[in-house]
Amino acid sequence: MAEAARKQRSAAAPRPVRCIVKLGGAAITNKGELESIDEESLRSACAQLRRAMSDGTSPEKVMGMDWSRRPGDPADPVVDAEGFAGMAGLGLDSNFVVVHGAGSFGHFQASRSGVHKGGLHSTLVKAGFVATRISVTSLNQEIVRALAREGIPSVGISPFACGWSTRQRNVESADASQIIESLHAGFVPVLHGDAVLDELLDCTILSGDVIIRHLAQLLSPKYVVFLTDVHGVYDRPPTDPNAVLLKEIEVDDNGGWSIVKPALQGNRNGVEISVAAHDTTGGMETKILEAAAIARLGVDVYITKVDTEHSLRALKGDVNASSDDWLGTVIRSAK
Ligand SMILES: Nc1ncnc2c1ncn2[C@@H]1O[C@H](COP(=O)(O)OP(=O)(O)OP(=O)(O)O)[C@@H](O)[C@H]1O
Ligand SMILES: C=C(C)CCOP(=O)(O)O
Repeated sequence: MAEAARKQRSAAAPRPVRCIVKLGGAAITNKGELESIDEESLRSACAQLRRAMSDGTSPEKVMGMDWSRRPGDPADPVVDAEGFAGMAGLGLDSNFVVVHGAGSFGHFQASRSGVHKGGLHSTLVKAGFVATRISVTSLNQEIVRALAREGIPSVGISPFACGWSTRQRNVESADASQIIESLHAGFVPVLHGDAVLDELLDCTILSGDVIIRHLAQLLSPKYVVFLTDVHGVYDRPPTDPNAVLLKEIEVDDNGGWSIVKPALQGNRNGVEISVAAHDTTGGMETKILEAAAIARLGVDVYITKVDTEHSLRALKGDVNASSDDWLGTVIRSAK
């Protein structure tokens, strides 16, 4: 592509993004088992994404786009090249951005070496940085392949490799031109939480939740979905049998928030949170803070459980927080 045309396209406002979705590490990996993918949840999330993207003209047959041989496959993959050639289009409104977390990939390497706290002069931190990136980029590859098997034209994009960096853990520089170019070209960018360089700390871990807030500011999606391993935000850790699911949270202009549904005894607004010891990015606490910042932009946020009817509704943007059969948390602006 000619350089001038490329620059012009980067500068032009992209087609409005429909949805930015986080495939939470807790949702698509087995968090207690090192580098283990929850294949069933990942397959379901990809199939639901395809259904949410379908524009009603999708062909019955999914044109798989993962043409690599998998370990243990007896033969080369069969590629239906003629089937592709005869297709008018994919039948998908693929104007989505996918960001995934690390789950049982990355967090272990990062917490073991302290990458999130910085200090690249230490050999352990340097080694941990490399190990963390190997781990999260290999997960990224598997997620891109799972989406490709569903016929979703996905491309992996690594924040570190695109030069994203932080200052005291806040995003400092984040070149989104590759993401915007990819969307223009009809691809679904698939980013991930990553180890990055930090101006003050040398290095740190950039959470997928923080990436999503940054992208929401830049791309103004219609809605944002966080898929995780619990139904949404509870008033206390969901392992507590008395935990209550908070179905609707309103955020005001100053970032203050109030629980709209259900009405809690004593008008309580606090949420108790527990975070796993090896989690380097703050777990549910970070998610709630980032979700509130996104809601302040006027973008509705849905947090719900992967592989449920509720996750499909969220991905389609078809959520009614006041309906009793919705299980999830809606975080929205009070305005
Ligand atoms: N008050 C709370 N409400 C909801 N979940 C909570 C709460 N406190 C703790 N949690 C825990 O938060 C976890 C989900 O947050 P987590 O950050 O692990 O999700 P994720 O985004 O799917 O994973 P990752 O950060 O690896 O990408 C759940 O497993 C849940 O047990
Ligand atoms: C490299 C790591 C550990 C990325 C963490 O991203 P998150 O799971 O979205 O918080």
